[in-house]
Amino acid sequence: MTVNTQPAPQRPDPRAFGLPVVEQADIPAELRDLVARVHTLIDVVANTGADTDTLAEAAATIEDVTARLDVARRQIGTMVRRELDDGTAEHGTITNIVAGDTNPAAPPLFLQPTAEGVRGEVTLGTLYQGPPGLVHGGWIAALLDQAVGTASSLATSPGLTAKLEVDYRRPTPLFNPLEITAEVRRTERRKVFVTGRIRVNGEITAEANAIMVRVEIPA
Ligand SMILES: CCCCCCCC/C=C\CCCCCCCC(=O)SCCNC(=O)CCNC(=O)[C@H](O)C(C)(C)COP(=O)(O)OP(=O)(O)OC[C@H]1O[C@@H](n2cnc3c(N)ncnc32)[C@H](O)[C@@H]1OP(=O)(O)O
Repeated sequence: MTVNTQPAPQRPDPRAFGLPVVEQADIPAELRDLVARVHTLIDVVANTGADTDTLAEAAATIEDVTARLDVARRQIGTMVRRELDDGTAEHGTITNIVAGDTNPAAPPLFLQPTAEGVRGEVTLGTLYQGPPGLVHGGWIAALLDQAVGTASSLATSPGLTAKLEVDYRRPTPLFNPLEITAEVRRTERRKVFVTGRIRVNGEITAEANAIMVRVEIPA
């Protein structure tokens, strides 16, 4: 594996771009609990067969709760700083649809650095269903995009996905632990070539080859 063939530029501080940063440890336990409960709620709503009275009552309750929570919204682009297992740290958007700490729609996928790149595990239910019993192909791409983006960011510096090519090799099942890995293959100026994989029981179900383009940090 060839990484960092050029010196990695300084990790940017999101605050220099006007983005607020929240420490992961400072996210209140009450908010984490709420996010987890709403995640379960979304799943239950998506699958409920409750009677119409119960549905109407639940809708009114949720309308009320929504109004009470819809105060003091966070600035768009708010970042969270996470301490990683190897003692380093990363920044991610706090509502990131794949990994955001406060996003109840996120699975969420938490990735950690490894000797090769990054690795994480997630099990998806029917919220992420495409074909019957299978993960939606767009969500497979989303998981891989997050993995290649994080691997690239940690090995070099943050960037945007310029290209993401996904090979869907086997159906990716719901309700099975998915192992997601990504590793940087090489870098060329601002381009970072990254491979990502999803495995189920050790078998590759999807594989991505991506080009991340590192964001230019103004001097
Ligand atoms: C703000 C700072 C704060 C930092 C905070 C940390 C951030 C978070 C960190 C970590 C989390 C990681 C988790 C995230 C994961 C999810 C990632 C996503 O979903 S990203 C959203 C989807 N992607 C887009 O919306 C991109 C849209 N495209 C663009 O904006 C531009 O096209 C961009 C930036 C990719 C390149 O534009 P140019 O103007 O900067 O640069 P040019 O000169 O065009 O390209 C640079 C090199 O890349 C090649 N290139 C560009 N596009 C290519 C392509 N499609 N295929 C092949 N090569 C391409 C070019 O040929 C050039 O190569 P040559 O160096 O000259 O050899």
